[in-house]
Order: sequence, then C-alpha cells, then structure tokens
Amino acid sequence: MNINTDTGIAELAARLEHYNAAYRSGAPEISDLEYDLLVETLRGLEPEHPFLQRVEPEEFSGRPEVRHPQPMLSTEKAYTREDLARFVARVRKEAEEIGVLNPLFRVTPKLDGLAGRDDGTVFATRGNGEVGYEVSSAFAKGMVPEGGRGLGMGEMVVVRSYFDAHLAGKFEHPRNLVVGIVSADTVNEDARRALDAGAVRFVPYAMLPRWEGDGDELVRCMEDIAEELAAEVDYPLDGMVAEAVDEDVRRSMGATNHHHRWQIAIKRKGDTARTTVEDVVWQVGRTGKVTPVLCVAATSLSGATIRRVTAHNAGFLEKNGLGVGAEIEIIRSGEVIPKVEAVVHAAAPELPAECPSCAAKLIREGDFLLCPDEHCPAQAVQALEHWFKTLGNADWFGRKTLERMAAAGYDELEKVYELGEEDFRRMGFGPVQSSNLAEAVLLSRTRPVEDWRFLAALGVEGLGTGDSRRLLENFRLEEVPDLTAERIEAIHGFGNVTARSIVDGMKRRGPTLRHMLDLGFRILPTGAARPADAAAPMAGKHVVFTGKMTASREAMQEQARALGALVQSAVNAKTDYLVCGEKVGAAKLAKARQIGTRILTEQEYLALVDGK
Ligand SMILES: NC(=O)c1ccc[n+]([C@@H]2O[C@H](COP(=O)([O-])OP(=O)(O)OC[C@H]3O[C@@H](n4cnc5c(N)ncnc54)[C@H](O)[C@@H]3O)[C@@H](O)[C@H]2O)c1
Ligand SMILES: [Zn+2]
Repeated sequence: MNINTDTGIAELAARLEHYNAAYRSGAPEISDLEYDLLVETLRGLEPEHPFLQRVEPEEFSGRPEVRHPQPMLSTEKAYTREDLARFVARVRKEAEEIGVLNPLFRVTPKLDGLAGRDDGTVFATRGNGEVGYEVSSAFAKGMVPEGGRGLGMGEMVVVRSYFDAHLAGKFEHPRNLVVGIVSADTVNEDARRALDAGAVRFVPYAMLPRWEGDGDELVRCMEDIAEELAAEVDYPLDGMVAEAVDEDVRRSMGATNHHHRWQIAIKRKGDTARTTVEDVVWQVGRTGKVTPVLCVAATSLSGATIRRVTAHNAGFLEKNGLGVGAEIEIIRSGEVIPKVEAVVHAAAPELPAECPSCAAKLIREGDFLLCPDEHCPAQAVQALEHWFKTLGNADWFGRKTLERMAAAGYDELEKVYELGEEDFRRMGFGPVQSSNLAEAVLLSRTRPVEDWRFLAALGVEGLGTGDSRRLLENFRLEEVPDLTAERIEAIHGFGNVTARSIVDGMKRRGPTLRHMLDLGFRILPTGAARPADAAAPMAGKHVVFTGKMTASREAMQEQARALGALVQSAVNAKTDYLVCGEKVGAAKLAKARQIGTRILTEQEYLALVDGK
C-alpha cells in the first residue's frame, strides 16, 4: 500500500471508517491487531487526522438517541512498559503541580463488549461519545444488570465460560452476540438461551475487581497485576485500564475529544521475534538530533517482514549494548516499526563522530548526538517540510522538491519566500511545476492561518500545536520571542524544561518569526480571552478556591480564569491566593500558612478583583 500521499492518507482513513462500521455492527472484517496497526500507521502519517481526534462511532438504526451528560470517551493505549511509565510520569507531574503527593493509581480489567451507561432509567450505548442510543429494552429481553440498575458506565458482555462452551463455534466474538441482542427487535435462538442462562450481562465498571497502588509498583508489576485481575473475572478482556484515582488530578488533567488524559488502556503485548543487528543507520532530525535506526536480519513478525527497528538515541544503544552483531528480541504491537524488547547478546555500539548529512563534528548532549551546523542540509529540508506541513495551507513542497531547493541554496524560510517562478525554473523544475511552486509560496502567505499553527510550524522543541495554542491563549504571537522562562512557566501545564527549551528555541527562531510577520501573513489570532493587561489584579496569579462560597465555586473559578488567573485545585508553592468560603478544612489552612500563601475571605477576594 502506498500511503505517503494525501490520497493515500484519505484512502487509509476511509478504510478505517469502513472497518470500524463493520466492527461496531458486530461483523468485524479484520483482526483488532491489524486494525490497531492501521490506526497507528495513520497516526504516524498525520497525527492530527480528524479520524484520530474523536471517538469511533457506532450506529443502531431505529433506536432513540440520548445525549450523554458527559461525553463517553475512548482510551489512549499503552502497548509497552515504556508507554505505561510515560503515562505514570505525566500523572505524577500534573499531581505535583496541584500539590498532590504520590498520586494513587487504579487498575481494572478492560471488558471487551459494548460500552453503555445506566442512570437507572435511561440505558444508552456510547454511540459517537456525545449521543448514544437508548437500549433499555435489552434488560426486558433478559440482560442482567450486575449489582442492580443505575450504577453508571459499564460494558455489555457475555460470560466467557458460557460463550466458550456454547457459542464459540457460531460467533467469532462475544461482542457480536451482544450487538445482535441490543440492535434487533427479536432475539434469535442462541441469544435467547444465553439470556435465559443469565450469561448476558451489563457490568458497571464500579463492580469490577481492582488493584490500587503507587505508580512505581504499577509499572514494575504490570504483568502480575494484569494476570491476577484477569483470573478474577469470567468476561472477555481486552487488556487492563489504568487510571489516576484522585478527583483533583483527574479534573486538572482533563480530556481530549478522544480520551481522558488520566486514563490509559494497557493492551496485551504484541508478537515478538529474535533477530540480529546487521547495521546501524544514523538519521538527522529537524532540530539537529542524530538518531539511530537498527537494520536487522529480515524476520517475520505478525504478518510483516521486519528490517528496521526503532532505537531512540545514542544513549539507548550504549546502555543496552546495541551494536552490529547484537542479538535482540523485538516486539511489534501498536506501532508500525517494531521496538527492542530485550537484548539477548550485547555488542558494543560504534557512535559516529560526524554528521551523516553535512560532516560537521557532532556534539554529545545527554543521551543524544547533535549536529551543530545551522546550514546542515538534512535539518534545513526537514525544517522547511515541517513548516509547510504544519501550516497546511499550501501543498507542493514534498521532501524531493525541498531537497532540490536546499541544494540550490534556498535552505531557509527567508530565502524561500523570495522565490518566484523564474527562480524555480533556474533550479531545474519544469514550467508547470515552477508556476505551481511560485503560486504555493504566495498562497501560504495569503491564505488565513491560525496563529498557533504558525508558531508550531517554526519547529521549536517544546512548541507543538497543543502547547502553541496554550501559549497563545496567554500571550500574543508578537510577544513570544521575548518571553522569559519564568513567564512561560507561570502558565498551567508548562514546566521548567519546556519553558527553557522554548526560550532557547526562540533565540534561534525569533528573527525568522519576525521576518515572516513582516511579510504579512494572514494570521488568525487565538480566540480565547487573554488575561487583561498586567495591571489586572488576577492576571497570571495562581489561586485556589475552597469551602462553600456565596456564588457557586465553579462560577468563581470560571470568573477568575476569565480574569487571567490560573486556577489550581490544591495549594502548593506556586499558589498566590487561597480564597476561603465557609467550612474550610483545617489541614488546608495550615498548609497554606506554612507555605506562606496569602489567605483571603470571599469578600476580600471580591474587593481585590474590583481593584479596591
Ligand atoms: N477489528 C476491527 O475491525 C476493529 C474496528 C474498530 C475498532 N476495533 C477495536 O476497538 C478498539 C477501539 O475501540 P474503542 O474506541 O471502543 O476503544 P478502546 O479499546 O480504547 O476502549 C475504550 C472503552 O473501553 C471501555 N472499558 C472497558 N473496560 C473498562 C474499564 N475497566 N474501565 C474503563 N473503561 C472500560 C470504556 O467504555 C471505553 O469506551 C481497538 O482495540 C480496536 O482494535 C477493531
Ligand atoms: Zn549536519
């Protein structure tokens, strides 16, 4: 399959839509592993593709629609211990920021059926996440609500031992039987018997057996935890669900349109195989990082022939003994390119001294090798490619085209935006392509583009589209090159390392940013309310509301945010004000006093906001 073009991407997305519809209607056409691989392929090609930004929808024609009070989301997936460790680290970081020490984690078995929500009266499927289908007739047909009605979200499943004994030959997956029962008006013979045997159930997640403990233990003992929990339930499973328990942590982490940031699915491991490292190839990235890819003896793994394995960085090779001749076990699970799972026989790696693209002497920084040359062709081409791809308002600048332009000396944005049709012809492009390229240069400048895209397109480390958006909710684009790390860090969600990396990156890219602004791009500013001028009393202040307020606490928080404050859910060293309503816990007050946070009554706070 050729999926490196826009049509290829559109085709891949269309295939995913098709497989998803088949799966949700109870008649999957491919295995989950194959499906997940296709999803990850799409993610690799276009991380922001709309298909990946929402819950995969299901449809039950003829059932009434129900809007969920809160969206029912999908889950992010962890396929390896590394993925899980990263999730734990993210939760901890957020917890620390709001003053929760050593946050508690919970693991429950991930039931593999049809998700539903039961509020005691309405029983609905997940649908598209926002709107589901009313299916309480399933209870009338004989589905058993485990633990009783009204227990919230859960999964409709068939008891596994019953399915294995009576239905395995007839249905591919227990979910297909469940979908049949929910969607049809009359149930067939097999379904009738399963229902009569009490083998079709709605299991609220609240009824599931659980493990609770700290993050280190979770990462270390992931397999044992999963094995123990799996042994406790007689339902079909699709891995485990790990999540943060603390309500404040959950609220602070929030959700994307696709999943809760405080929850992750631990999926079963993919297939593994053994092979040997035959060569190590070094690639230069956009920011000058020179990273290795392992070329291995061709081996077959979950239906594909594997020749290349991800290897992260120079430090990874050294720590694991991944040189030519090393014997390794590789794993392919969610991602397209497999990873190293274990090293069977180590071999000392040889690290390059020079950049494979420009031959500059490489610098070592932590685990990474860096090419310091600003005019390194590999970096230049990728930086330009990233620019056009992120702006997304003009096609035509593929890798090959940019390579030719860079070779002719047009290796930075300032130069590219001066190019006209004649210049492209002189580089050897044909007349039609030259005219298209010249027009594309013009279009990318004149078609409207959001400011956060523009900022992210500069390719500064730590400034992807999400962070750019958050930054521009607080500052104007023109201000960004002059921001100090302290001002960036004051924004919720930006840590010290990111803030520094942004400041460093802006030292380099700031002049380009200004130059581009001078060219007169049509930039749409981020709509969100900016904190008013610095004289506004709450702008940039960290504030915690506690106790019972005259107005609702949510309303107070909302108003504070609109005034540019950063609302926290617990007091920590960053907190400027603790605003107290009635009945405030003694522990909270003691902590605030100890740290030296200013404590305000509701009235004092309102006076402050009014500028009195
Ligand atoms: N084979 C195919 O053609 C095909 C097509 C589409 C999707 N799929 C499969 O479906 C999955 C993606 O579907 P998805 O979006 O439903 O998401 P998902 O696999 O991420 O599961 C999310 C759901 O898990 C449920 N869940 C189960 N146990 C839970 C627990 N203990 N705690 C909390 N939630 C729990 C939640 O209701 C949530 O909606 C993939 O694994 C994919 O392989 C397969
Ligand atoms: Zn170089």
